[in-house]
Amino acid sequence: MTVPLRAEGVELAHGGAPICRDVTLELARAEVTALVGPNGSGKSTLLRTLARLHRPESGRVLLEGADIASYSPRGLARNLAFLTQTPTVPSGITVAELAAYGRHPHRGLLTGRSGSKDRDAVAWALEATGTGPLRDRQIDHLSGGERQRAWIAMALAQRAPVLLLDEPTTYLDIRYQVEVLRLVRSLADDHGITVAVVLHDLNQAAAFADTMAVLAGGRIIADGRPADVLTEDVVRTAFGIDTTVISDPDTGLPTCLPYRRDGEPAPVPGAATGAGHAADH
Ligand SMILES: Nc1ncnc2c1ncn2[C@@H]1O[C@H](COP(=O)(O)OP(=O)(O)OP(=O)(O)O)[C@@H](O)[C@H]1O
Repeated sequence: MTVPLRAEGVELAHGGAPICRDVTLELARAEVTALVGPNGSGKSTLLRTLARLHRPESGRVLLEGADIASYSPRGLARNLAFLTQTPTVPSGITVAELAAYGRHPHRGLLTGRSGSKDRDAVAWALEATGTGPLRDRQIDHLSGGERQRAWIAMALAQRAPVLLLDEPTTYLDIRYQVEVLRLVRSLADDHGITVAVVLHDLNQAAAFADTMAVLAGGRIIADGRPADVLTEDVVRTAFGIDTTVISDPDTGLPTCLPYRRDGEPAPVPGAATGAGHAADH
């Protein structure tokens, strides 16, 4: 079966300065792939490369098996939607109007008019993102979480089977982060969309993604199911800190415990902490 999106031996640079090399990454169909890694490791550049917004030095990106360079702009937009990290908020436009922007690649070349397919796609995008009740609200009057969902509605209205999201949870409080991540999960589970998402929170990535890819030191150092990827070794190699990674007893998902004031890894909850411990009871 063809992989929806695949970077193959990609080498990335900005202005001649190398960022990463020999990156091979596959997005599995109707799954969520989280791209994580330290600041400046190249996550956004890689995501932009997958969206054909950055040209690799070498290697190639295949969209449904065809070189992404061979797609027309409209053909690309019908197959792949990309939401940048901090989209600029156009002043005065409503949620429904923003979502309708996502229909541009589908409009008639000559008339540019919207038809019933466009209206259906916008209605579906509002429904899928839970932004229907907000449809007539102005974007710049929304909360961060509502606004992020409205942007995702715009990307969804494009009706592209592949969606790339660059840090969609940035600046959101924990409730809205969870709201957006649940939405991302449902896009894959309920709508069959293939999603790649850049995230900073390793535990959120492990909880919501099917696959985690860790970009660090100019290459992908780990790529696979969260339980295999989110390990103390990988976190140490990628971020240079010692942590404790435990397995959630209910879900089996890994959780990284990074915080301790003295710099020591956090103790495993419930585990004996030393010889003197038992004598305390
Ligand atoms: N337009 C640009 N011109 C020159 N250098 C750039 C440009 N964009 C990014 N870089 C550099 O490329 C490297 C990778 O940047 P990128 O934004 O891809 O990393 P990132 O992993 O997404 O970072 P962060 O987690 O901080 O968002 C960084 O060193 C950055 O300074």
